[in-house]
Amino acid sequence: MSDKQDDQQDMVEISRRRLLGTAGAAGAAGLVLGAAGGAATYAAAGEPSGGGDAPALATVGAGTVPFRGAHQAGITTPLQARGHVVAFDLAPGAGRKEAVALMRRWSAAAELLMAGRPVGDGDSGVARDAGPCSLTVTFGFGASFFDRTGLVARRPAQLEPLPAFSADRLDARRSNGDLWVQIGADDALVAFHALRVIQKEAGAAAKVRWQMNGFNRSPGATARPMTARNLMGQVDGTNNPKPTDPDFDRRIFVAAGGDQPWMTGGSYAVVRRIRMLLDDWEKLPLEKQERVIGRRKSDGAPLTGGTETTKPDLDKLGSDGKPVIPVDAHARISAPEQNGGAAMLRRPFSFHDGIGPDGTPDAGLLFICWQADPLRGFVPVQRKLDRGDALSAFIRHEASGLYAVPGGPADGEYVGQRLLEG
Ligand SMILES: C=CC1=C(C)c2cc3[nH]c(cc4nc(cc5[nH]c(cc1n2)c(C)c5CCC(=O)O)C(CCC(=O)O)=C4C)c(C)c3C=C
Ligand SMILES: [Fe+2]
Repeated sequence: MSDKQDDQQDMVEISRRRLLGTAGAAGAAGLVLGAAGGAATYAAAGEPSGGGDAPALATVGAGTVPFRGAHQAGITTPLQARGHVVAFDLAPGAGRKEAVALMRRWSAAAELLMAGRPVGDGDSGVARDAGPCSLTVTFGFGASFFDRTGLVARRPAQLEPLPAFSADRLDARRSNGDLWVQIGADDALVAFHALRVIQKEAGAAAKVRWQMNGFNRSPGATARPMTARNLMGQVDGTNNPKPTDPDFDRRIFVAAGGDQPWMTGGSYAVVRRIRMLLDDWEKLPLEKQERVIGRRKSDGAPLTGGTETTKPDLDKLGSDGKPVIPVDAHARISAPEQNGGAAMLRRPFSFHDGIGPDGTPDAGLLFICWQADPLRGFVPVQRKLDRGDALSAFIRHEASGLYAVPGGPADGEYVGQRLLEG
């Protein structure tokens, strides 16, 4: 290793230990604040590591998320600038033995990658010179995995297929899959490198079924920590459950004592590729756009007034006698109080896959949400949205997946070991 590489490795290690200390004190979940949390991590990781001010790019590079813990990384981790999601199907003839070896290989690779280290002698070097950049690699199992591995008795009831919704326009080839991997990082090369490693490590055991790419705002892009915006220009993520909420863990993570003990500390990910009909949306005057959501576009404040964090007054009537937040406003219909308390942690990436022959962008939201039980999270809310959401005219659900994401690995464990060997 050159002196420069040594110095960089030292910087990464020091920042990593400092960040782990912070995470340990606050609890891993304490790091999540949507985009605002991204900036918090940025600042925490950016403390001078060798004295003096570290350059901005090095601070992004130094952000590290622990691989091991009660929960997998990439759930309560602040939104990252770049994301890849990829589903695999086990190869014909591959079963539980091959799945065990695969999860061992993937876990070992993910731990190295997330620490900013190369994987094996043949590492391509794509991420060389960069730090870990808050890389996370998160693994999940689809319902079909349990058939393929003879583990049907351990398939959680929560993996029952999602109901069909009237507005679904789903492409089966880009939906579901035996295994699902979510990769996020604050650098595109680091994220791509991780995706290549995961694909290569799959070897002959599993083949890519579908793969999607996404992005969010880069850490440090705003003058102060702010909630992210989506490709419609809305502030998106405001009313996410907060790790400081007393019922956060209960809503997002599977509690101990359930009928599938291997899922303790795990969560269920619902993934939807939602195309935005941006040409139609952008023609809509601002005032109408705001009524579709029920919040101001400029700062995300509810139409009933205040700031972004003010609670919407769903009962308030305007001078015309009608609710100020319309009855079909997206934020009204999706609110927990309108859905028997159903809540989820939304942690999306935007996507843009080019411009079609008709000139319309193939762009939208890789909507990823996390919950302890989809029947008390995504399903009731989407049922309600499906019936009367003003946003429906401007979006199209094109692909769907539901995955059981086990808890984080303890020391010496690989992800999913309690399922595969328990
Ligand atoms: C079934 C769940 C949901 C889907 C699908 C969904 C799609 C979707 N949402 C936006 C934009 C916004 N959503 C907002 C709030 C919001 N959305 C959901 C659920 C789904 N959204 C929930 C549970 C909430 C929170 C409701 C509340 O508690 O008030 C907002 C408002 C700001 C915020 O709180 O985040 C926006 C904006 C898009 C563009 C979209 C599909 C492309
Ligand atoms: Fe929403």
